[in-house]
Amino acid sequence: MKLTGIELRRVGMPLVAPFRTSFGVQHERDVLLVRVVTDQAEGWGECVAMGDPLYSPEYVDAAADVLRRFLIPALGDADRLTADRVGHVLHGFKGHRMAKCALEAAVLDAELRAEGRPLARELGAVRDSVPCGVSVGIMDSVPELLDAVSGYIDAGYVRIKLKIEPGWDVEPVRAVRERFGDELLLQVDANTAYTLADAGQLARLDPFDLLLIEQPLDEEDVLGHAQLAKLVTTPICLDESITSAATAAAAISLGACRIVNIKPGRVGGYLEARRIHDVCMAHGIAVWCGGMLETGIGRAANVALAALPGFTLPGDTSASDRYFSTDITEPFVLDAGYLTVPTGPGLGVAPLSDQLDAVTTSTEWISL
Ligand SMILES: O=C(O)CCC(=O)N[C@@H](C(=O)O)c1ccccc1
Repeated sequence: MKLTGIELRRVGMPLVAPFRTSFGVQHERDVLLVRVVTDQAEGWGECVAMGDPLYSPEYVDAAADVLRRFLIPALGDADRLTADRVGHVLHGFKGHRMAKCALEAAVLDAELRAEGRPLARELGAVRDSVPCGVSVGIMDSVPELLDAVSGYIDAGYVRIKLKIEPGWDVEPVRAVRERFGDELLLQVDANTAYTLADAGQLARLDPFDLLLIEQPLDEEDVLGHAQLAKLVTTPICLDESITSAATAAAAISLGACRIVNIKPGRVGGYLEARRIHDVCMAHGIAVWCGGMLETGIGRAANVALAALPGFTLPGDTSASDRYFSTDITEPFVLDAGYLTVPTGPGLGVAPLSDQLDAVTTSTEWISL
């Protein structure tokens, strides 16, 4: 397969409602899409970097820059490029995992489309559909939260994730438990908002039988999570801390987590995501697929990944309408709490040109 050129396309996708986390409020997604054109097919990848470096050091303008100046030229210089070599070719460039993921995913999509192979099969999927959880932001009041959770349960979501932060943790969790009962699969996500000094407050969540507490401490505080794990009974899940199979193995060995949220963009691509899945399975650590408010392009790839055997917990693989009134692909629609794994070649979906053009804010063609 010979690369002939790559398109960097920015799209502006308004959210159906503001999405508040411990690090800020999202009103829209400024998404960078990568389209790889080869002599045999073309492929798409989605960069999940946010507009600001608040979730991770990456942000979308930096991703576009590093792709344009470093990552894409490096691919252009490579001989006989295949998707499984992209990570190796880009390894010399430090960080920028979300940018690398988008590029590798687009090459992988093109390669699989040319060969007529679905991404799910390439990754080792064992399921035809995946159970879907939903992430619920921080709200202005508990009644507003309960209304939102009620709507998602009515929509069929099989698991509820509540964003928490100091001052919005025990009360909303208690209210959701009391309203919706003990059977509801419920977890929380702090996005690094606490410190080890908050262990007593976090331990007050233990009576609510949560599936997990996600990333309570700073992403670099792996030892702190290992100490916290001795002070609370709710399983610790890591997100921001896990950037590779190596860091996953280290965190597990240190006892810093019992569950891992796998996000391909955070770890540099779907092939590294599969390696993390394999490491976690070997250690008996459950994994689930996180989300970054992806369009149908990233969503399709995440649903394929979530179908691997070690993904034993519902992920943040929500329907398209959780975030967008109109997606740029055929929408992902929940069916009894599940999303169907795409079966077409590559991603199995592609942008719908009218929808894509309607939200495109810029395009840039880079010849190779
Ligand atoms: O369903 C989704 O796609 C979003 C799931 C979610 O809560 N993502 C969180 C997270 O920290 O995992 C996030 C939101 C916005 C930006 C970065 C991360």
